[in-house]
Amino acid sequence: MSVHTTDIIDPRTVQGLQRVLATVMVRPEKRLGQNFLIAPEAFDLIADAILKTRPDWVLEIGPGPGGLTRALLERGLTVVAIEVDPTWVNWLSQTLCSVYPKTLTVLEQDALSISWQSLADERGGSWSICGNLPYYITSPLLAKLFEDASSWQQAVFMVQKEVAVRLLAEPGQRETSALSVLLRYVADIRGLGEVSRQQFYPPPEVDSFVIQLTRIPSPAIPFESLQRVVRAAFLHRRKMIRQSLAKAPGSSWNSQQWARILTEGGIDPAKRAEALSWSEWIQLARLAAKK
Ligand SMILES: C[S@@+](CC[C@H](N)C(=O)[O-])C[C@H]1O[C@@H](n2cnc3c(N)ncnc32)[C@H](O)[C@@H]1O
Repeated sequence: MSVHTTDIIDPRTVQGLQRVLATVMVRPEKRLGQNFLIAPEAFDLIADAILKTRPDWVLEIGPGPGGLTRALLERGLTVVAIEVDPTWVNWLSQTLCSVYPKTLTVLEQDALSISWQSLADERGGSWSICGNLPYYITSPLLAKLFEDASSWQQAVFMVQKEVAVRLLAEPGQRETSALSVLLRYVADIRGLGEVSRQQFYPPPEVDSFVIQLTRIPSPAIPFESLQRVVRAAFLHRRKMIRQSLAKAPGSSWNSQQWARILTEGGIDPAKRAEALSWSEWIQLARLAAKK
C-alpha cells in the first residue's frame, strides 16, 4: 500500500506538531535548540526563496519533525537533511522518506562536524542551503558558509533576530562583527522577514528573522587575507585598529608600524574595527596581503 503525504501528520501547526510529539512520545529538547516552527507562512517564505534559483538539491540543517522538509518536497525540490537527534531521523525515515523515496535523504549527523562541501562534491549539481537554525550553534554554522563550503548558490536561514540585525548591518555600523564582515565578502545578505516567538513551540525567549544569502561568485581579494585582518581587528573591538592589529597573535608589526601602514593605505589608524567601511576592509586586506 502506498503512503501519501496526507497520511502523515503535518507538523506545521501547533495542533499537528502536538500530535506528532504525542506519537513519537518525546518533548522538545532545549539543549538541541528544539523550538519548532508552527507557522505555515514562514515555512513557505523559506521554501519559496529556495525554489527561485531552482537548485538541483537542497541541504537542510535540522529538519526536526519535518515542517520545512515538507514545504521543500511539496515544491518538487530534492532534499538532503542533516539531523543530529535520532528521534527525528527515525520519524522522518518512517514517514516522509516513504512518500518521497527518490527526493529525500536524511542523514543522522552533526551539521557542524560533517563537511558540507564534501557532501556537495560527492553529489554534484547545483545546491542551496536552508534551515531554521538551532540558536546554540548559529555562529559556527554560518561560519561554515565560508570556512567549509564554497559552491552553494543560496542560503536561507531562520536566525535569532539580534543575529540578523548584526548580519544585516553595513560595515561601519556599530552592530557589525567579524562574522558579518566575512559573510558579506562571500554573499549578498538581505532580510526576508521577522517571525515572532509565538510562532514556535515551545516559544523561545527571542524573536526570529529569515535571512537570505546569495553567493558572490568571484570575490576581489584572497579570502585568507581578509579573514586574518578581520578576525584580528575584532578580537579587541573597543581598541583602535592599529592596536588590535598589533596585538593579534603572529603580528609582525607593533602599533606604530601598523599606524604607518594604515595611514599610507588611506585608513585612519585610530578608528575601531566596527567603524571601517567595506572599501577600507578590502584595502586593509590588500595591505596585509602585500606585506
Ligand atoms: C529550531 S529546530 C528546527 C526544526 C524544524 N526544522 C522546524 O523548523 O520546526 C532545530 C533543529 O536542529 C536540530 N539540531 C540541533 N543541533 C544540531 C546539529 N548539531 N546538527 C544537526 N541538527 C541539529 C535539532 O534537533 C532540531 O531538530
